[in-house]
Amino acid sequence: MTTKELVAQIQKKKSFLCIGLDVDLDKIPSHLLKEEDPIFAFNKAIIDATHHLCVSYKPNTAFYEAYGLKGWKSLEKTIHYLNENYPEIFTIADAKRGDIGNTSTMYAKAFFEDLAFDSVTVAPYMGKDSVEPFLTFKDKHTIMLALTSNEGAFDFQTKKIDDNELYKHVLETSKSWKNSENLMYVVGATKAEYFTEIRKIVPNSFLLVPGVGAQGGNLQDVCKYGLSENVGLLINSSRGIIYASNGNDFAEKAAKKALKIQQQMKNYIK
Ligand SMILES: O=C(O)c1cc(=O)[nH]c(=O)n1[C@@H]1O[C@H](COP(=O)(O)O)[C@@H](O)[C@H]1O
Repeated sequence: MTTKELVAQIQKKKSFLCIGLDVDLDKIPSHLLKEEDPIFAFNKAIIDATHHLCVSYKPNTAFYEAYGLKGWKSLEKTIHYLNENYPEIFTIADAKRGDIGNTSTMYAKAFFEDLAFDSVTVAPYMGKDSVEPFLTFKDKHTIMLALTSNEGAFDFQTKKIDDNELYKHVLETSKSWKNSENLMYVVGATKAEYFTEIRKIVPNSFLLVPGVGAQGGNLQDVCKYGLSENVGLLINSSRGIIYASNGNDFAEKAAKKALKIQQQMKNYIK
């Protein structure tokens, strides 16, 4: 998917919500456990109930890998279901990959070609040659960690090197990489006070912003400092939406939560 198509979808739906499909069998309604593929059954119901309120879904691969081959099958079924039924949706494989060049190419093939996701999350720690292989894929997007939502972000990311914080070096340096127009960045919603500085370095890039809901991040603050000319934000919530209820009404309750967020978002879209 092109960035232009993503922006058009945001304008049409008046939403920049990304719903995280982080499925935990201990948290889903017990009646689904009788299904042949409980994870897919859960995802399908959530997607069918919420697709008109969001522009993106982000399965975090850890929640699938934890169930072995069966979990990977559920991930495959989920992405195929999205691509076949809701092709306008921007799909994110939250896998946080990145390795030496030839290995990164294989990761990119796994998520962009085999599974046909629109984007994948990567870690920047191994530098340019670990990320550039992802950037060579046309109309695919690489979402690189910049300033993460967790407490550990202060261990390295905000530490200064040559007078500038490490996350600023990550943003600045990555702009010179080949095909850098295919980069987006992760910035945690819990770090709203940093958005002004981040926008000085990447004024128009899309930012994936997790941490609203369960981690306590605030939508208003993120929008106040993080919006760009093209909206430029994908705000993610996982547990705060998908586990709104663990009864028969789980999908309906998830849609209610998503609607509440979309109603706030629409005020920020011109
Ligand atoms: O890359 C991510 O999506 C990510 C980066 C980050 O800094 N913080 C963060 O929470 N995430 C992911 O975003 C999701 C947040 O989930 P909730 O806290 O349940 O909304 C999880 O899948 C996390 O792995």
